[in-house]
Amino acid sequence: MNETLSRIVDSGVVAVLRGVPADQLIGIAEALREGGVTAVEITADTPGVADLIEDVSGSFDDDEVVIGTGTVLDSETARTTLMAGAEFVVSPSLHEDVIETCNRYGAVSAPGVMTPTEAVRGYEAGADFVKVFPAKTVGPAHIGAMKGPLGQIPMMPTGGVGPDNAADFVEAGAFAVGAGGALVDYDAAERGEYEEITEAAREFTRIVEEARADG
Ligand SMILES: O=C(O)C(=O)C[C@H](O)[C@H](O)COP(=O)(O)O
Repeated sequence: MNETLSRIVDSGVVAVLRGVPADQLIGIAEALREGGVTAVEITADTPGVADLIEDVSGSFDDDEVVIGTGTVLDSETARTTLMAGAEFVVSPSLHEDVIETCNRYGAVSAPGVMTPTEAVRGYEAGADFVKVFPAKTVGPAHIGAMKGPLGQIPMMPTGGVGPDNAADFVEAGAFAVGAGGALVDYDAAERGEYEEITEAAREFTRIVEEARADG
């Protein structure tokens, strides 16, 4: 398995940082790592995303945290952020040019999909896994039903995933989950209470690990 993908598997949870303030980024990434979340995605709509990725990549050893770009809608954004140090690229939608660009530079790519047809199309185009988005509206049963005929395609539900439903998604066949709002409390970071983020990360990874052991 590709090393970046195996590190995402190890983390079990990909933290989605949307609009993270530059002065909180390293503290949040460190707090997440402390709690066992070692895969972090900074969304491309975050101001200065390439600089943030460069900053966070330079602040950790290669094996400590794996950094990706989220909400990538075009190959230009994929390339720019890969050059800044991103190791994986996630989209809310399916863009074959983004997958092609990632493969050109040896990076992991994950298109957003909702249907079996989109999942197969993304995988055939060379994606490493698919992000089932938005996950909450379809729920864990949708992942289970898709994994029936498409067991070979690794699926990561994202969008509305929290401690209340993460175990159900993993038991339905998800290899990892993505989470933003339910995992990263920017207000806590603003108050300097980074241990709250570590606690949330610890709880999330515990839930995923237990669900894997049960599944
Ligand atoms: O556009 C993307 O690449 C995304 O990742 C979409 C959402 O920001 C995530 O799905 C996080 O959603 P919440 O966990 O519900 O906060």
